[in-house]
Amino acid sequence: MKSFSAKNEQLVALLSDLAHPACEHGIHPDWLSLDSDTKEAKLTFPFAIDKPSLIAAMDNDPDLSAWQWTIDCQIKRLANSKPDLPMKTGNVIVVSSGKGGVGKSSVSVSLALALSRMGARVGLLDADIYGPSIPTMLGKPEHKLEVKNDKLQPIKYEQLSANSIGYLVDDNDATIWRGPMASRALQQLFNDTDWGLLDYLIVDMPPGTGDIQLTMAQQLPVTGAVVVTTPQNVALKDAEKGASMFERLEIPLIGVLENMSYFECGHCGTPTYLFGQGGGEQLARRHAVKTLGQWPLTPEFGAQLDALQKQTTLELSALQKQTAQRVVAELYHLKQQSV
Ligand SMILES: Nc1ncnc2c1ncn2[C@@H]1O[C@H](COP(=O)(O)OP(=O)(O)OP(=O)(O)O)[C@@H](O)[C@H]1O
Repeated sequence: MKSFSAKNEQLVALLSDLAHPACEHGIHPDWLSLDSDTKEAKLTFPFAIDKPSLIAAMDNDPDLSAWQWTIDCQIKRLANSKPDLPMKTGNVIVVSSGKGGVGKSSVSVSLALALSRMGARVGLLDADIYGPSIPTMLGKPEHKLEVKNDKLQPIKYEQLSANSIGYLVDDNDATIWRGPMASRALQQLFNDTDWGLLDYLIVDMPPGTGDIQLTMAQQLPVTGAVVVTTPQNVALKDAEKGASMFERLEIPLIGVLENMSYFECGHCGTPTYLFGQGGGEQLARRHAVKTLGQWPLTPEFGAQLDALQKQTTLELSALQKQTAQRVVAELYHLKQQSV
């Protein structure tokens, strides 16, 4: 393909202005190549990309839609917190919360699935020793782990590979574990699972900021962390500790995700802010990071995850897909800044 820089600049500017989470930090000119004669253009992102929503955004712009677009990605392996470890599991994103019950596991499943449906190779590691809920959420609560060629075989949901600490031990045993036991189990899941080649590994961490969480976060080669909170003061106070923990560990905080932000009336669509408003945004501002999304309290979403074994497909909302897009775009941008 030929490349014409004058056109490039104009298209880069138009693309950078698009209202799409992949474009929030602008488009790098190197991502674009085009052929002015045939009006063909190719855009290659260094992170997973939600093509349908990007094409829909481009279709609204007459100058962009005059071109015939190919959208692609070559997902970049970004530096992690342990430069001495091989990066066989791709970019490791830990999902953490200061307190339990705020929807951390639901967020982990949604992010992993959204990225996997974008075409990325994604693993989901359930490290929540206090309540491993991913087996239930993916509809495989009674599964027995298989070992092939000395490797634990992950369970599959669509193209997503997942493994859970819940498959290694009985829930009741794990809750009385101390730090070293928990991190040994985490190491085993991380190292001995047959993940194959991954672009992203999403890790559902145990809630809290104690010894166990700290040790676990230190053991993994983490690329970035997402902190999940609800808007209540009690949750925000604990989320604050979570954000500070990652800062102390020098693990980049990708942003804050506020879950159960509001309840939307099923009849008129009016949002009701049941637990206060703006807390997640304030937390994000205090730590100079993005608010990755504000997800409503949606009974259907909770019900889907609680009873997935009876369903065939987990439906993700546009908001959830946007958040997943923002997470990977933001992670890439953060890492570029720190180089
Ligand atoms: N936005 C939402 N709307 C409706 N229900 C939700 C939402 N987010 C989570 N839930 C439901 O809330 C419950 C707790 O969610 P989840 O298990 O994801 O939280 P958690 O923070 O991982 O909890 P734990 O710390 O106990 O593991 C689940 O039943 C889940 O289906």
